[in-house]
Amino acid sequence: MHRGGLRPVDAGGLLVALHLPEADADIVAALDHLAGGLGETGFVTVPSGDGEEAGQPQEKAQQHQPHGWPSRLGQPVEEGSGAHWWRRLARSASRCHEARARRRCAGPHGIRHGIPGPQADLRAPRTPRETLNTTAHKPPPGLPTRKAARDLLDATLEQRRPLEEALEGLPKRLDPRDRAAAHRIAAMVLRRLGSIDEVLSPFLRKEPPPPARHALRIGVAELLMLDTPPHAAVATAVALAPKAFGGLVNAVLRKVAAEGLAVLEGLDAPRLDTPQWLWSAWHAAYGPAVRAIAEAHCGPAPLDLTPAPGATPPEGAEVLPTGSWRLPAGTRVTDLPGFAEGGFWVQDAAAALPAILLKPQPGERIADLCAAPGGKTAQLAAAGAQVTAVERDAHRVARLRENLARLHLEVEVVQADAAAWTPPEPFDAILLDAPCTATGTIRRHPDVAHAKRARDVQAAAEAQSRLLAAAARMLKPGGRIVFATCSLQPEEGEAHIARAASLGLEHQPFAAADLPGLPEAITPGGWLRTRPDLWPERGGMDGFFAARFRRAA
Ligand SMILES: C[S@@+](CC[C@H](N)C(=O)[O-])C[C@H]1O[C@@H](n2cnc3c(N)ncnc32)[C@H](O)[C@@H]1O
Repeated sequence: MHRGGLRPVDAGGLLVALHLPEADADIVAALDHLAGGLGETGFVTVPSGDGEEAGQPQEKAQQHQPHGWPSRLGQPVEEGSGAHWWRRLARSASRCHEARARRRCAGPHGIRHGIPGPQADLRAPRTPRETLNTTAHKPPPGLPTRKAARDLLDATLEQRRPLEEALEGLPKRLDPRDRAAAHRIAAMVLRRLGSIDEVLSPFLRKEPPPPARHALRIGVAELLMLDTPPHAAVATAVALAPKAFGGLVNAVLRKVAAEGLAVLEGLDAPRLDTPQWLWSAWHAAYGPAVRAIAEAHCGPAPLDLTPAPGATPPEGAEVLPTGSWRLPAGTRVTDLPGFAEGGFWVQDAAAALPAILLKPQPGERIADLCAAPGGKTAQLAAAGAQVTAVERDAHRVARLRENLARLHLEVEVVQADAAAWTPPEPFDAILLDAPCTATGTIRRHPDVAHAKRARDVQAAAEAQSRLLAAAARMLKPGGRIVFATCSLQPEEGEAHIARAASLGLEHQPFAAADLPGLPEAITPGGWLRTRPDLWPERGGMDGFFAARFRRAA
């Protein structure tokens, strides 16, 4: 019997099996942790007195040994052939276990089979000495990217902050490529969260704390969805996890690497990746099309641009029938020729439609209420209208001004609450792109699916009603309003049509001819309704609602 109550079954070469006299899960967890820190040291733990596993270490170890590792189980422990370091392992495990017990640290998380740690590249190990030399804890390459991705998940899922805001909060020193890669990883986790957690669930007996859960999620996304080489995905996830959970993450992800794809392929991904309340609401509103909507959220959205008048599309851009330019997902807008000169701006193809439907005329006085970052303001100004852009948020006002400056557009910008602001004189027309739950933008902002709750819809609808009432007061008699939201929830769209009459607004239905590039988006009732499953062969579009009203004379 050795210190820590651990008895070696085999310590020859590099594969170590420890036969525990009792099924002490804390020791198992401590060993898992230790193996994470030991780099290329692999081990298998087999508790005795634990049902079928007792007395069958060799069979169990073979079942769980990392691919390509020779099994040395059953051979006698030989001094000088690696025995010294299993003793070290046992002593450290024991110390670790005692310290954990004293501190009452997070307990075990059920995984009993350790595999190579953060420095492992999954090659067969070399000599024992060489193995020990790899314990210098050199962080694996790519760790800053994964740390940033984990911070993004923490911000969005734990603190419920918008992903865009969390991206802005990443350290300024982070390389732009690392930032983009972190964004891509976090967005994939958010997009496929339900599926990822389902893949993980058979391998977890207890809920790990959020930092370990996020490391696992990142690992699964990289292994199964982002084509990261398995050794890099596992090593970085292990290094990312809190130390006490390195072994757990290591073991689980090795399982996922071996079996996860088959599990993933058997899942109903659209259903799992859509929060239940959204699925039910969309099913009530759109019937069986809910599945196509959810499927459209599974992948990243293309980059859509709205051109300045007379601009030429960049190479590789598809010119959409509504006039937007479309480039593949992942295209960096700042790399495109013409960006700095103001030849175009980023705007989803659907987001460009409300301003088109307002039909701005040169010289008309038009208010753009709730204006930042300014996509619709730019459309109105580029059409020659005299635009007043109203935005409440100071930070977003700054962004609006920056964008307008790059596009060389003259606009009056007012920082104010549009629900309370009174213009010096009434407007000819108003575009009200009201704040909403943004459930139409989930393919671009996958955090929205997790940040919003059913109760947010009603609150957003009430705020929209107040803004619509205020907008009606800002109009000349006979003036027109286009009211829009980027929500798929009917409470934030269609429901406003019935209420508008009480505000002195007449609904003026659109005709299909008002939108020759996308007539199918004009409903029989005469309002605009786009959904992510529209234009599937082209890459879809955001979900938008828009309706036109006229102020009674
Ligand atoms: C959907 S975004 C607008 C997008 C913008 N129209 C565009 O096309 O780029 C909503 C904007 O409304 C602003 N906002 C929210 N409530 C507001 C209010 N009461 N008055 C003015 N702006 C408001 C938000 O800060 C946000 O910038």
